[in-house]
Amino acid sequence: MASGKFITFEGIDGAGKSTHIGFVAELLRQHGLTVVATREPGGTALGEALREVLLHQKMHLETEAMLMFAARREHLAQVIEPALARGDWVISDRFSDATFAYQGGGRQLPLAKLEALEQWVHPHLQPDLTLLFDVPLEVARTRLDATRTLDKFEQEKADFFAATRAEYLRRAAQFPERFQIIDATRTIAEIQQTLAHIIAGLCKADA
Ligand SMILES: Nc1ncnc2c1ncn2[C@@H]1O[C@H](COP(=O)(O)OP(=O)(O)OP(=O)(O)O)[C@@H](O)[C@H]1O
Ligand SMILES: Cc1cn([C@H]2C[C@H](O)[C@@H](COP(=O)(O)O)O2)c(=O)[nH]c1=O
Repeated sequence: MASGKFITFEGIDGAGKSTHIGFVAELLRQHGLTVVATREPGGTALGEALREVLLHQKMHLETEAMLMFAARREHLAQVIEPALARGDWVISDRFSDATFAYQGGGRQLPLAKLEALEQWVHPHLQPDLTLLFDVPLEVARTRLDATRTLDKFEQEKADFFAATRAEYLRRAAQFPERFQIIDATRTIAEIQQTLAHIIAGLCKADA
């Protein structure tokens, strides 16, 4: 049986990535694929408990980075790896690129420490496709302010998000074989057209 593919959605808070998870899941199902849609931090009972803590409690930066990877270890063991082994496709709202962007870029934790954790937690697995929803900070901020009570990360200042976005873009340049940058300033319909094109290409390459 062919093993499934692993697609991740990334971007600064408010870029609009979560809006498109259901759309991409449905596109994949239309191609006859079984899809597991999940998120980080989260995706398991333990991961969701860690998410509550991570999104609402202050903590040492290294504690934050290690808890992100601890939640990820459980997520991989319980959800992602079994699904891929069954031949299902996994789409995750964030994965390790978020730790590099937020804890590495935004909070300036040395990237070598994150690379060590990544080597420990998933030495042999990387996403097949990472969709990076990219928008200027002001656009993301306006979208967030319009809709919700802000969590610990969403309350960070512009400098934090500028550094987070810059690290995402740096990683996209470093790993061009798996990153696709989506101009997320466009309308939802325009973005969905682009996503449909990318997913059709991926399914065709897999056939
Ligand atoms: N292309 C778009 N144009 C206008 N508004 C959008 C667009 N995409 C998403 N939105 C709106 O912006 C808000 C944030 O979107 P969404 O929750 O998808 O962002 P996100 O990147 O997943 O944020 P977070 O990571 O903080 O959850 C929502 O109210 C959503 O309806
Ligand atoms: C996986 C991961 C996430 N974060 C941050 C990024 C967001 O602010 C929240 C998750 O909330 P979302 O609305 O579901 O996007 O957590 C992080 O800092 N580091 C990570 O590794």
